[in-house]
Amino acid sequence: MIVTVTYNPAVDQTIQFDEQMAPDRVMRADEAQFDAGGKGINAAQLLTAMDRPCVATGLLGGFTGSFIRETLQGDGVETAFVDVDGTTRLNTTAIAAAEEYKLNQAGPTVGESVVDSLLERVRAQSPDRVLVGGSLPPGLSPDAIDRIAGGGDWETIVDTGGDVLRELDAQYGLCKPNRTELGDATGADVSTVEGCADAADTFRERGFDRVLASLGADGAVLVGDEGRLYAEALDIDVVDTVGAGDALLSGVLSAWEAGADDETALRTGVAVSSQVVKRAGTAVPDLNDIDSLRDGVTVRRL
Ligand SMILES: Nc1ncnc2c1ncn2[C@@H]1O[C@H](COP(=O)(O)OP(=O)(O)OP(=O)(O)O)[C@@H](O)[C@H]1O
Ligand SMILES: O=P(O)(O)OC[C@@]1(O)O[C@H](CO)[C@@H](O)[C@@H]1O
Repeated sequence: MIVTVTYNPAVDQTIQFDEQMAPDRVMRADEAQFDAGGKGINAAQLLTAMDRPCVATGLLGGFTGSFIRETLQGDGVETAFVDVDGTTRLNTTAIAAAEEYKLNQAGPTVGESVVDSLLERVRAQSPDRVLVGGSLPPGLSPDAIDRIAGGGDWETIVDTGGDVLRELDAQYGLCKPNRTELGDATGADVSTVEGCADAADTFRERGFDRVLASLGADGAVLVGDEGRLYAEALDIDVVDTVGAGDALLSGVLSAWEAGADDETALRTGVAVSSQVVKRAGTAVPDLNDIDSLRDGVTVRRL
């Protein structure tokens, strides 16, 4: 089973406008929605919807924290969160005339003792895999993720970016950078798919058994002991891409949990992510067609 750790959850507010953003005037939204978010939480929702045993953990506080807890419980997601004093952040995606603006808060400041409390929650579940997803709130350093990775005999998967990804120091089963994060972390030229696979290969030497690089509309690359695989994205009408990376990763993990090889896992990831980008926000989309979508994903070896 999988435990997800979200150190910095968020209520995702998605607002849609049918005109371009403009300064110095009131913009009135046509549609608005709130979802329980944060990368590990999104993954837990998707894994639960795909019938994979999963428990969502992380840090929650304030009215936004209560919203997330209630939403997950309503969706049948098992939870084991640690309460914090501050208020969980509210992140906003504004979709205006086909442009996407992502506005993420820093999150509440927390003390390092939360890592011990979280490790306790994780150990209590005896998971096979632990996914640590998203940014760190103020007060925590990359050591908070390394400590989860070194805290038990589970395989740790990490989905974080920026300096945090560069500074991780433990042994990981997988990391999932997007193209920008992969380029920033390696300094490599990631303008081509081959360049991304080369960068993923070098990144593996830093302690990651596999690297899953998400390339937006260009698809995804998975590099590991089974080889260098590239999957094209499906041709779909995109509404917003928030949570696309979490969906790709959830599809891959879901397939691995069912015993699939890397190629099938990559196909599944692309299929799940294509369903998520077709709709606004980060709520779980319709996953009934995943098997047929997966069969339509083109994969080649690089
Ligand atoms: N425009 C698109 N068309 C088709 N598929 C897409 C598109 N954008 C994203 N995807 C799918 O979603 C996957 C993940 O996308 P992306 O690389 O944008 O993730 P990300 O940057 O990690 O996203 P986030 O951080 O918001 O979760 C891609 O590998 C692809 O399968
Ligand atoms: O600020 P972070 O932690 O990097 O990303 C947080 C976030 O943007 O990622 C998810 C989509 O992947 C959203 O649910 C959430 O708001």
